[in-house]
Amino acid sequence: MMLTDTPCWQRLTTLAQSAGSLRLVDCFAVDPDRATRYAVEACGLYLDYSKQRIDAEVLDALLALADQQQVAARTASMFAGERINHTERRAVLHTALRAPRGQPLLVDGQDVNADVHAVLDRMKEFARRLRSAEYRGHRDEPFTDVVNIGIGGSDLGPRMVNESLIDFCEGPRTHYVANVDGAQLQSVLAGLDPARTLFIVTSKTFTTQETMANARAARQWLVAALGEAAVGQHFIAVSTNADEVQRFGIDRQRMFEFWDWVGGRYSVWSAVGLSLMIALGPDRHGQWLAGAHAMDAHFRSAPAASNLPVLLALLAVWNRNFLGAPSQVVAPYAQKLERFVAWLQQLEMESNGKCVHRDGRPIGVASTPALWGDVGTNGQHAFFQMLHQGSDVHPVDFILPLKADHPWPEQQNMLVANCLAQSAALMRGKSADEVRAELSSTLSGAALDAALPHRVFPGNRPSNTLLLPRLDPFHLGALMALYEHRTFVLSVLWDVNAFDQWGVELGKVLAQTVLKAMAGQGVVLDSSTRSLLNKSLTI
Ligand SMILES: O=P(O)(O)OC[C@H]1O[C@](O)(CO)[C@@H](O)[C@@H]1O
Repeated sequence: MMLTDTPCWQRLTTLAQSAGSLRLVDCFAVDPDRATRYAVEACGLYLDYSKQRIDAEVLDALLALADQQQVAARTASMFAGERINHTERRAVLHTALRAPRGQPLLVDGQDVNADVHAVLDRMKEFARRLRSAEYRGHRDEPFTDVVNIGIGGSDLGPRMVNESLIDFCEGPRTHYVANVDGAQLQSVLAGLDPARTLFIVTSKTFTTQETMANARAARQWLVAALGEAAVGQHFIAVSTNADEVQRFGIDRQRMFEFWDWVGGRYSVWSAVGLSLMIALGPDRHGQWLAGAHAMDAHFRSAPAASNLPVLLALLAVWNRNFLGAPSQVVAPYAQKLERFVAWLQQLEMESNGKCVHRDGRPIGVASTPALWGDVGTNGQHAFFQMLHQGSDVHPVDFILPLKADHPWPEQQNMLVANCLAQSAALMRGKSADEVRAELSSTLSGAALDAALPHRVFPGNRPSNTLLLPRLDPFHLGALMALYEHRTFVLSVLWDVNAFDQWGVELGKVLAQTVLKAMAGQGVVLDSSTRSLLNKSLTI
């Protein structure tokens, strides 16, 4: 049966027809408890979803959709280590990476929990030795700088967490190089002393073109300064592919492993987070894992109606599939969360940017929308104009840590006020009557009529607001796990496989073809690509 023909989808389609007339301001006027009725708290995170265009009937129908699509059963399958990534025949167990020691979980007869903690123990010991300068460089100097070389999930997660928790970091400085544009490696290396620099080459496959090219260039830079013998102490690998690591010239003993049941975009919790462990230290790294684990426990056990990830996913489907939202905006009101949206883009769009069901049939409804955004208040002075008065309605997730870690309470008050004001403005809008009353002292007649439409805000634009007590390791861990599970629930509601990414392969193959063409090998290219290549070769 097509998803659109299922009883719950049909019911929601009917409800959406009347949702057009639902005005949020009226909902608040008739229901003084709406703000608390549509709010839920878990792991210290408070979600207010009262500014979504829903009523009790819509919420019931959405919860019925979660039932129909078997969200609870599919969640249990994921946590149990079933091979739910069926196109790659893999289990999906990033949740096991943050489970406390002593909770055995067998996959193919192997206790995943024991494996995870064995690697965590090695990471802790290595971080301790590096931070205490017991582990030193080739010239017996302590390491002052750590460079993580990786891309996609091998970069976005650790970099984002590192920047978000910079106030909690101490010890060696950490740097991240992802782009194959050599300008990035160049600018990172420019400030570094080879004798005090450790490289962590992070790649699940250890075959990713960009990462390997950057790793080779970094190796040359190091060898030029310290000689070939220095590579052993100055290069560490994080990977699932021990053979390729060895082929690159990094001894297996200097490799931190993870497993094929960890997807790249979910891998920050594994040894991929080694740079974080070094920056944060094992204790704070442990608090961050604990925050994620707390959210895992909430997600597994809370009823759908009070389950944060389930609610976020249901609201996203309502906005996308029934109210026609073309995109999802995320606006963290915290400068340190500047990279949160980039991390979330890979998580959501690489996971759910699919157009076929798990069984290969076309899904026949819109799947994940473009997800974008920027930190507040910066976004207010850039793209918020469109959110308020543009022709499309883009739902917004506002994320606001309440306690500041800087000494300027006035600025924090302004940040909070702006965040709350934006969601209120999107909801309320500004009517023609209000604009008329405002302008009538300065304008009248035709001039007033001409000015009026430009100043009206349609309002009724939906948003969620997520409050965190503070941007600290525990709450960041919980926030990230919340969005990971939101992504998973969305995949269950749309019945797509969130854990493969075949859509990235074709471009990788064609890049190799173009490289061959650049090297003068006879390969067939379409005429546009050929002529662009010819142009680029003349520079
Ligand atoms: O860790 P690897 O194997 O270098 O892959 C990096 C990234 O490339 C992708 O496979 C997409 O190209 C991502 O899923 C992954 O996070």
